[in-house]
Amino acid sequence: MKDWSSSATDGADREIRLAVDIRSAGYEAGKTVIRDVRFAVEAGKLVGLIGPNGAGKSTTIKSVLGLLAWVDGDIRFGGETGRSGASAQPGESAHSGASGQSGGTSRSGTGRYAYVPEQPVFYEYFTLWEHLRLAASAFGLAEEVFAPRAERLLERFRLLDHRHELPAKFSKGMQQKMMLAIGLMLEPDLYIVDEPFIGLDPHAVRDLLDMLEEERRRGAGILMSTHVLDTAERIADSFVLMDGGTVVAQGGLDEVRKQAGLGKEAPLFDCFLELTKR
Ligand SMILES: Nc1ncnc2c1ncn2[C@@H]1O[C@H](COP(=O)(O)OP(=O)(O)OP(=O)(O)O)[C@@H](O)[C@H]1O
Repeated sequence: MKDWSSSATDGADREIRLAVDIRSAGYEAGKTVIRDVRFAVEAGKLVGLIGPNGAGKSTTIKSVLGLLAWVDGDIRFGGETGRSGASAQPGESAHSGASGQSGGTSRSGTGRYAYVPEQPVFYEYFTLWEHLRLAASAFGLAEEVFAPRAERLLERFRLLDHRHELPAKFSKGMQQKMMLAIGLMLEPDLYIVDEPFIGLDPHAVRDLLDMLEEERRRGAGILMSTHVLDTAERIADSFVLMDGGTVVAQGGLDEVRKQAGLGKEAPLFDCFLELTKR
């Protein structure tokens, strides 16, 4: 596997929060859905995972999370906090370490990650606060750490007054903000975030972008799958553009422009269209 520690493009020697080297993966034995997907997420950097519907983004994320039965590849989580695996999604927490997946997968490393799924998932009879407390306890956060962090996040997401209510009665956007608050509360080494912008109002988008920026400054790496290309263009340090189950372009915006054969002013949107032409 490539030595990811030397992959910083600006000359800085950054720590790697996630190194992905998937040779092939799929939902059934012998049926490859994605192949040759290789990228790294460095500390403090945001990587945008983009591509048309059906390109293989979710399949890549599932491979990283250890949720796919057939993966041939290596996934490495890097970080300093010494324990890995967590999910903002109840009942689906992933763990690292050598896995029993078929096809020669290895998942290793000591970094902690939080996965924020696109679709809010919650327990019907738990309040918002109980969800936060449950995630904090699964992650080993002490009450004195968890409570002020959770309050601060709920305040920023304008959910504090709803903390003792059931998320089942929330709007879709409020449920989504709950999932984001859970992930952010954990302060992991790496965030894996699936399409966070759809459904959030402009205030919530602004709040989320500010909070992600703070997390990057703290040193967290972020892998974000999204179709909102204008936002991705503004916030991502680099892109992995997938189509037809594999990577068709990757790197910073200038590199993606070059790979698309477009000029240095071309928006990501145009690069996307050019590189994923049917
Ligand atoms: N549970 C599944 N079982 C079998 N095949 C699946 C399953 N989920 C997705 N696929 C197939 O895997 C391929 C890649 O789908 P994937 O969900 O990874 O795309 P995506 O890039 O996340 O798309 P979108 O932007 O629409 O979310 C598609 O051909 C899809 O039909």
